[in-house]
Amino acid sequence: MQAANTSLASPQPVAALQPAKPLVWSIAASDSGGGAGIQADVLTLQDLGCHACTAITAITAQNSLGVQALEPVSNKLFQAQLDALKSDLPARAIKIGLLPTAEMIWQLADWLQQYKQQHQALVVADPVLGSSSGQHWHSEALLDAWRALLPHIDVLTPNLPELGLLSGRPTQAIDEQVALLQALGASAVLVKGGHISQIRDVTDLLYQQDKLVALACERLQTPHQHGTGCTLSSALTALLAHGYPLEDALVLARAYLQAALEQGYATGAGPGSLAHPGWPTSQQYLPRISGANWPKTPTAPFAGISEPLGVYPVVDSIALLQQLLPEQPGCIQLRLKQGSPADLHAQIAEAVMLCRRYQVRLFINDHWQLAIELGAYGVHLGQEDLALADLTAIQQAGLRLGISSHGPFELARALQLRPSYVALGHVFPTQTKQMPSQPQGLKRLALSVPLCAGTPTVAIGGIDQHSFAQTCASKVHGIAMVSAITKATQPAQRLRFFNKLWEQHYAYHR
Ligand SMILES: Cc1ncc(COP(=O)(O)OP(=O)(O)O)c(N)n1
Ligand SMILES: Cc1nc(C(=O)O)sc1CCOP(=O)(O)O
Repeated sequence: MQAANTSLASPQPVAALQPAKPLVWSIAASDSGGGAGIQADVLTLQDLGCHACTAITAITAQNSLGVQALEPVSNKLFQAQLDALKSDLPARAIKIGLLPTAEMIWQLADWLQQYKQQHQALVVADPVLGSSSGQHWHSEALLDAWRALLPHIDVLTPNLPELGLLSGRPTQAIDEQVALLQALGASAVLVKGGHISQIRDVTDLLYQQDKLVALACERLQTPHQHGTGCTLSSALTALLAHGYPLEDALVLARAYLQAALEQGYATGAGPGSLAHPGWPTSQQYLPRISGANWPKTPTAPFAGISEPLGVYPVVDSIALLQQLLPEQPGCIQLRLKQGSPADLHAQIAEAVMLCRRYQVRLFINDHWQLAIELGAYGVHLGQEDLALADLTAIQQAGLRLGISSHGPFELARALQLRPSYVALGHVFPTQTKQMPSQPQGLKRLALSVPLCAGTPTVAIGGIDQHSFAQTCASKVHGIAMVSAITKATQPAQRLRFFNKLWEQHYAYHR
């Protein structure tokens, strides 16, 4: 007999399709009040462009005033949810929240161990051991089970009380408690600072192996904070699922949380819920970052740049500078990677003299002392160069400062220093330099530009005649190029071509 409906008889092989959005699972409990748990996770994951799948661990009866009841789902139903997702909707990243029983945590540890052998998925776990309204649901058995889960977790996000419970040493220093969890197999640990209420800022501490960075945001005086931990951890999971490296994902997640808190709203008679404010686009929400080897911000901003930087050739010789200056680039950079002190002095002195003659703004890469001494227009420094430079001397000499960045974390750090411009790189793969990071692509470039509002931006890395127009469309203030100009058979002619393109596109995209 013939099948009546052929599409039903032979379904498409779904696994062969690439999902349009990253699939992210939330393994957490339902909050009937809609402010935390699975409900906060789904709203956050969707707000940040992911498809949210869920495995519900427990159902709570709660409202804005507190939790009235909590009942775990059966281990069988929990398993069935995980297996259903695994067979058809594999996760790019997984967020774990409230796990109500020790037995369920052991079950999840076994399940995750197998899952991670077959699939690449990052796991973020927010160890919910109590509610903001005062209830707690932890026992020694449950804490032991959480400790056994640690090796399967890529990022653990405890607040201070949760860290104390998990470490079992709440009176020890935070570093020591984190070390205890790392000895049990935890990888990255984000210790959230929200519970230290007497301090003006909320400072979160990210521990990765031997590296510690602190991210501080202003403490917002809002009662509407129900679901803060769930929102931060699910935002972090969403951004990891989009492929951002951990520090970048955290900076964006923290900015998301800050906006979510600022726009929080009342629901019932108790603390209200967080908003879901969309992709972070505003500099005001970015955290202030500190850590080893990071310079202090000079007391005043660096000198500003009024005219757009435009087409920005980066050259390594006076000969190229001489060829290009008659074409009047928006600015130019001399990037000398070798030479004796006398040689560098002579070349930079000549570059300053030539650029003055042609009235082109000259940036000097790395050699900031010579740039000050010889009166260049500005200096360009990479992030690792900043700790070695005297930023106050550059600022007080009136030189402009451009800083490299390669993602939201470096961008937030660079913006803290109030530079004259930030470089956003590398947009495309480049042959000119070995890059430790991945190319950002046009989409991330376009998402970074609004975060810099008020600070000019320069795109760099792999930009050529094929990608120039699309790069302009991201509304950057300048486009830096090395090989597309310097390796052209006629560099001056190629620059003339880019200058014309810039004029067309810059006028169009403003
Ligand atoms: C405009 C612009 N952007 C980025 C860089 C790279 O500078 P840096 O990170 O210091 O790396 P090196 O140039 O030293 O390899 C740049 N030079 N110009
Ligand atoms: C020097 C440099 N810095 C980069 C950064 O991303 O910081 S990319 C880069 C090389 C740019 O060369 P090209 O235009 O030939 O790709």
